[in-house]
Amino acid sequence: MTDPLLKIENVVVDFRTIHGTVNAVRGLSYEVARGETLAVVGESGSGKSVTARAIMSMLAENARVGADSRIWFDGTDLLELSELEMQEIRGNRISMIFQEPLTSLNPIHRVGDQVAEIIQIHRPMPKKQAMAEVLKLFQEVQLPDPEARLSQYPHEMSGGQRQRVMIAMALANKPDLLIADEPTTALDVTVQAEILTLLKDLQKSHNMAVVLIMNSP
Ligand SMILES: Nc1ncnc2c1ncn2[C@@H]1O[C@H](COP(=O)(O)OP(=O)(O)OP(=O)(O)O)[C@@H](O)[C@H]1O
Repeated sequence: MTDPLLKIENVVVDFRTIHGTVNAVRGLSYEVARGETLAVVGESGSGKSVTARAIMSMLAENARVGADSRIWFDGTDLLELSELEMQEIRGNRISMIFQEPLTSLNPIHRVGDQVAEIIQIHRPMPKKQAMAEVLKLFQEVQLPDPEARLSQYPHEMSGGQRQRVMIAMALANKPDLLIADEPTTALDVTVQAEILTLLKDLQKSHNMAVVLIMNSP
């Protein structure tokens, strides 16, 4: 058996609030191998998103991760890394997409520029070259009329199209792991099915591991 790409062990996350301590995650463990999908299904409030944010080291200031918790990614415990070291991994080797793409996209910048910027942060290159990569990504995520989309703003697109832009952004640096946190919750049912099919196809073509977080009905 090959080693898992991601293995979380005994993840505990508490939040300190003015009303006391909130025990959001209590000893969660799971693992996912390269190229595999793991579906994490649970009720609203059960700690699915908090766990994903713990993996990405994107927890709120008032969060505390348990001293015995471990988040192994490709053999490294991410909880041991500095913020600078995490920046090398976040958006590069591990990407995340969220349920509401509108809140993740900057409303005042063209979507093409936003995806190009993500590429350039991790792989410095001229803007023109980055935009050519963005166009390829927009084609890959099957955005209709991809060339014209480059210069559009988020509000000029439908919810499903915006989620495709977020997926393009997440794929931009060819991550080993994609965490999709309820990626279809904010979308119409038919669009939900299209996005899930797209994620499945991309997972195969990129040989990515995917953690798919879904709410249980
Ligand atoms: N910054 C915070 N301060 C205090 N409590 C928080 C904070 N962030 C999250 N929580 C709490 O942690 C718990 C788990 O939240 P989380 O968002 O992970 O649930 P979830 O399973 O992803 O739910 P949903 O499916 O509704 O997104 C909730 O009770 C939430 O209120």
